[in-house]
Amino acid sequence: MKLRGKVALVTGAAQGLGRGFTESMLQQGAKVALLDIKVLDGRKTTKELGLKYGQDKVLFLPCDVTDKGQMESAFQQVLRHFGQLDVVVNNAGVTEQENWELVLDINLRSVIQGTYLGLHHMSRERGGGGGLIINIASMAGLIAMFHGPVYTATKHGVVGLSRSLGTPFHFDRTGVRVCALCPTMTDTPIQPPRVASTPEEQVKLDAHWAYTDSQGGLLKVSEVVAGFLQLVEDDSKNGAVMRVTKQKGVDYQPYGGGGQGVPVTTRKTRSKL
Ligand SMILES: NC(=O)c1ccc[n+]([C@@H]2O[C@H](COP(=O)([O-])OP(=O)(O)OC[C@H]3O[C@@H](n4cnc5c(N)ncnc54)[C@H](O)[C@@H]3O)[C@@H](O)[C@H]2O)c1
Ligand SMILES: CCCCC[C@H](O)/C=C/C=C\C=C\C=C\[C@@H](O)[C@@H](O)CCCC(=O)O
Repeated sequence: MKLRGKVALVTGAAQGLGRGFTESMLQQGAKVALLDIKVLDGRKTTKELGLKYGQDKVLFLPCDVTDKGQMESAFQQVLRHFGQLDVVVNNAGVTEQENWELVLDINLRSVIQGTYLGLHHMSRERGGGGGLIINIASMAGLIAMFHGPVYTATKHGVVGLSRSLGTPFHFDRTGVRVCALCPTMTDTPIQPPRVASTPEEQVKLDAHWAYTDSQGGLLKVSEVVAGFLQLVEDDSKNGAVMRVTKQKGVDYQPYGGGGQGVPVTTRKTRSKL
């Protein structure tokens, strides 16, 4: 998909990878709606990006992705404000924590919600123009992150959702590509400190950092963003599961279909992608 003139919606866009994805699409000439639960940070990021790329290119919408009503309202506001929607990036996520139900709600249920809202508003069979949905999973969606069982479960779910909806059965009706992006540990605020306040916490942090260091350390946001843009621009990728790791850079999870997804469609379609 060429991004110039397109409209994207990014959840969790106030910081970290979401901010990186947002800025990369603005650089390519897209307009972007930034959704985040952090209102002050979201407004600050949106102001900064507006000064750099044009106030008319950005829109900040305070939104808790776990709130169905807020998500539905946000999608409708984006369509009212920009007049169209072409790309949805379900990025908002949290790491393992005591409240595992919240991890499940944010990392999986809300991604399913955002994916279905994207299909609802972009699908050709509903009069939309087709489009692209990129769900931000993790390498924890492909292997067992031992120190994050629920996080691992949610990210495996995001991969499965994206692969299922990224098949010709759906694309032939919707014209919407659906892919998953699986980075390994990346240098963003999601990363925990190296020093804990209790011995029990220190054990968990030591495990996390020992594992991270064993995998070559943290990726830069820019390394993940480079993979993201490649996935956006490659219209042949549907149901694809892109990996970004220190060891191998950007590649695709090999499945029966070659890991680069199945053929986008089984019939010729005029694509606006
Ligand atoms: N950083 C990594 O090591 C890494 C690696 C692989 C995948 N990921 C995934 O990338 C995505 C972004 O993570 P990040 O590293 O940029 O983290 P981050 O904490 O820097 O950013 C996450 C953003 O999501 C927002 N958010 C959290 N809960 C929300 C909610 N309920 N509603 C709306 N917004 C909400 C936060 O306010 C924040 O702005 C997550 O899905 C994460 O699981 C991160
Ligand atoms: C505080 C937690 C933040 C979570 C960050 C992230 O989402 C978690 C990632 C979990 C696991 C990462 C695994 C990385 C593996 C690669 O470095 C490499 O080992 C994979 C090789 C894949 C292959 O060759 O098949």
